[in-house]
Amino acid sequence: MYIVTAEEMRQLDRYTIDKLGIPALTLMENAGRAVADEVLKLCAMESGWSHKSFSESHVDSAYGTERRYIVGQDAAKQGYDEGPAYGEQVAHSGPGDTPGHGGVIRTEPWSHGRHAMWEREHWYILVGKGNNGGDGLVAARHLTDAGLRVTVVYAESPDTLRGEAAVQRDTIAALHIPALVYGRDALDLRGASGIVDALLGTGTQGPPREPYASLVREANASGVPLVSVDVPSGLDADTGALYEPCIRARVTVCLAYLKCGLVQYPGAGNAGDVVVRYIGIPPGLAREHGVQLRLLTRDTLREALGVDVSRSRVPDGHKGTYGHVLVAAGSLRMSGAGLLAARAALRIGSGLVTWAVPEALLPRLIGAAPELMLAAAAAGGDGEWNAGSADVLLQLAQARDVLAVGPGLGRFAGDTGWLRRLWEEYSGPLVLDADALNILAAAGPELEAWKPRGAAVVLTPHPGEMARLLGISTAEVQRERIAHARQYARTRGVTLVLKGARTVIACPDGAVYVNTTGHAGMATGGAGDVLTGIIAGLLAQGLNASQAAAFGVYLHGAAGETAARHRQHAASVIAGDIIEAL
Ligand SMILES: NC(=O)C1=CN([C@@H]2O[C@H](COP(=O)(O)OP(=O)(O)OC[C@H]3O[C@@H](n4cnc5c(N)ncnc54)[C@H](O)[C@@H]3O)[C@@H](O)[C@H]2O)[C@H](O)CC1
Ligand SMILES: [K+]
Repeated sequence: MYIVTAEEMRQLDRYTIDKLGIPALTLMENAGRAVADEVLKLCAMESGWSHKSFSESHVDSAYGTERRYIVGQDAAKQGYDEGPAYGEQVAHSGPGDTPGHGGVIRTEPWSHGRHAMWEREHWYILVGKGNNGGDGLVAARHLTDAGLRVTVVYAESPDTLRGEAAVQRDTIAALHIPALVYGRDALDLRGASGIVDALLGTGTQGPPREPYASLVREANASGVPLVSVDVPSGLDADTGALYEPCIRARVTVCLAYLKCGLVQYPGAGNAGDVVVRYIGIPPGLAREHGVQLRLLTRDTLREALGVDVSRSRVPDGHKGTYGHVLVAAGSLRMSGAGLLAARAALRIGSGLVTWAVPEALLPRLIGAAPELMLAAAAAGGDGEWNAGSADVLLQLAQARDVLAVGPGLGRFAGDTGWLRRLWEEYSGPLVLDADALNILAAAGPELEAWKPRGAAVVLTPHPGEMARLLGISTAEVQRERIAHARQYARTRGVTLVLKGARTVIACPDGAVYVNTTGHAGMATGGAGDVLTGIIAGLLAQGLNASQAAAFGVYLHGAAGETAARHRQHAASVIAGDIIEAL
């Protein structure tokens, strides 16, 4: 599923209208109809009438606090059941239930007049003066037709509406759908059953100005469910930053393609459940226009990245078939970090894993994980890494398929030159995490002189490490995670995994993926070390860097979800649980 910026959406919109000849009014009609549809689903769910058509396609929520469903063009493949449960099955057209004799006649809310259930609902539709407002007016019409009580609230004088939105305004008037103007007429949103937020969409520039700001505050204070059209009003659709104020939606009905701001925090937190609805813009258009940002789903893994998500193994495979990982990680006080990375590399299916540690630690680690091979790498008695270990590591690495460096490594004299040798002299794929990233950051401009690598590099920074790599603050990284990750991966020719809620995977060719698996319970010591081991293990099994990074992040999050179910609470998940759940 593609994710677009406001500008990309405008281009695709314009192309659809100007080049494909699909009228803007048609798109607006489909958009408003989709919004009305989702409002009815929400009403049905809130009243407990039927859950059948409201199955959550993406994740189940047993493990945590976040309930979300993201559906769209690949919804059917994700098992989303778009049944007619909030309509009615009225009759059989054939003689009884006998198979092969006629079929069932089903209706939807719009085809059988007013339904008692909907008449109890009173929804307010908050309408801005742009096309987002136009979508809201179409929804107002369809909800009226379905039998709901609807009141349109114009943020500004209806005379300010233009183009297709003005057409909708006139239709609303012709149908005598009740409408009032904010600031002119009395309004109390607290009595509503729900509110549609069609104030500001992708045309938003900066924080909501008056009267929009006051309306947003009143809607948030009303305590009733809010359904946002396209994006919550007050959200930066490109970055996910929240302006003051910003709508806190229960559901966001996102039109045509996912918007960047809905998949990154803090925006994702205000969007509620996000439903992506088709409005007539061809799904393939984003790819044809060079959009390179996607949501990381099983379909994306299979179709965009060519990953065998079943992780099938050849029947006559042997341990050599599945690769040999060398993990250089762990020191006296942080040996656990190395153990977690090495065990994760095994659990993800590597044929063999060798864990290289400072020599003094080795006797104490014998038997810690009998499946691992141990190697002494840094001579000297203190259990710390030293620059002299590069020769031994390079020798060990020669016979291994991938080298993962960093978890629990610590810093030591000469570490920049040490990492540079691994970077330049090891010819296989390299995964750098934790202190290895801090060494890179400390190298600064000197990095430019390092020989370009023939084989892949995967970097897995958390936002603090990313900030050090870029020489900016963590807050700045978080404000534009996608842009920073993409820029770094492109200019440095590496695959970059920017960790944190909704991890971003950026590839050297500009492709970027946003993960949705995982939960806040995975913010626990060692979880990152596990990810390093997973990605290294997948590289050893022959996946390329983009595949290993994306699939690794996806599986890591999914395993975290499984672990939370086993523990019965997300907060109790520890890193070792994630390994066991793989
Ligand atoms: N995806 C599609 O192809 C379709 C999208 N539709 C909907 O159209 C909006 C985008 O519409 P647009 O008219 O470009 O912008 P907005 O409705 O978001 O409103 C902009 C409107 O508001 C003023 N404004 C901008 N920023 C502010 C602010 N901070 N405070 C107050 N006022 C502001 C600005 O001057 C404009 O007049 C998209 O989101 C979809 O909902 C189509 O309907 C169907 C096709
Ligand atoms: K909106």
